[in-house]
Amino acid sequence: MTCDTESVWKKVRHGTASAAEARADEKFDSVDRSCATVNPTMTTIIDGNEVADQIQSEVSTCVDTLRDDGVTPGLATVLMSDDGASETYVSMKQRTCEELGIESFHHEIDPDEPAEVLFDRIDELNEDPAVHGILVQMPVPDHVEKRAVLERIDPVKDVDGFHPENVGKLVAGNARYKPCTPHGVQKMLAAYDIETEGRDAVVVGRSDIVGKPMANLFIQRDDGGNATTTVCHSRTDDLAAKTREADILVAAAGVPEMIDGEMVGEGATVVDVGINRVDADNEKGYELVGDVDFESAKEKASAITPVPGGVGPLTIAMLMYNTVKGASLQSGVPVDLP
Ligand SMILES: Nc1nc(=O)c2c([nH]1)NC[C@@H]1CN(c3ccc(C(=O)N[C@@H](CCC(=O)O)C(=O)O)cc3)C=[N+]21
Repeated sequence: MTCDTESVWKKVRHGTASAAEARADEKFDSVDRSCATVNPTMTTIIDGNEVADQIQSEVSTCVDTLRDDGVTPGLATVLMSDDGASETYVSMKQRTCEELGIESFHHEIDPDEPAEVLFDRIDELNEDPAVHGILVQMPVPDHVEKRAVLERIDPVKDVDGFHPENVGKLVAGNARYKPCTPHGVQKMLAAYDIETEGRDAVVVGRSDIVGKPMANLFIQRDDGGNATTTVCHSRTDDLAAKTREADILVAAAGVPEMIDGEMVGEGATVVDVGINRVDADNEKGYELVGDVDFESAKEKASAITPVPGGVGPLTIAMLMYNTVKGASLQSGVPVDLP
């Protein structure tokens, strides 16, 4: 077996190999000189729980700072759904609040109630000085207009960052609240020293809550940004040709295991935002799978996030971060958020 690291670098210098290929190769080279073949065991499995714990401990310090000044950060969650997954996620958010000393106020509204009931509740929470952040768990019932819900929340308390004022500020490069999931992805890449600047980022999915803000963060002139960014979606021709070019591939289409190893370039970082419950023969009756076929993608990737234990925990950590930021903005007590 011969080692072809030198030849890959030559190709990079001549513009015929991507930087990701070279980086992957360099990594193999640093461990094993006989690196002609890809060693799948070299893939870094990104630990979302560990990154989330780190962020939460920093957020917790900020909570202490606020409390020393007489301010207890408060997050209101509103659930208007009977969906089991939504209930699980809301209770996880409440539990994390408790761990960090953030007060949580939970509100449930019967999904058969008219939209006005939800709007009235949002109005009350907008007025409540103990509430610094308001999260209305999505999805809301069909008879409730999602857009109207997002616009009803006071933008200063909109810790999801979904209100058009906050979307505008984000796009303008002056974010108030970065949306939790894409912000979490940035934190995760930073924690693993995965550079975005100058690299090709490909986002699959154009949702308002993940795809669009993720792409916006990737193109900002900022840490975690400066990436050359492509947004793909259900109408994209030859999706695999696009995804294979990615140095950083973010799968956020909401389609179980749609991104397989064939669609991943050698040495890419693969970030799986999908959280899909699929039927399974276990006591829960379901299992969680991402938008990425983990086993085949892992063979190609230099780093990959699992589901569960990947992006999900970061979403919650960044919600706590935004709630503390909200408490600071609304009280005028400064905090030192990471
Ligand atoms: N207004 C609003 N804001 C949201 O942020 C929001 C929302 N609506 N609606 C639903 C989605 C979904 N979401 C998740 C957050 C954490 C995990 C998470 O931590 N998952 C764990 C596993 C959880 C399990 O075991 O079921 C993991 O991936 O390791 C999952 C999903 C936030 N969402």
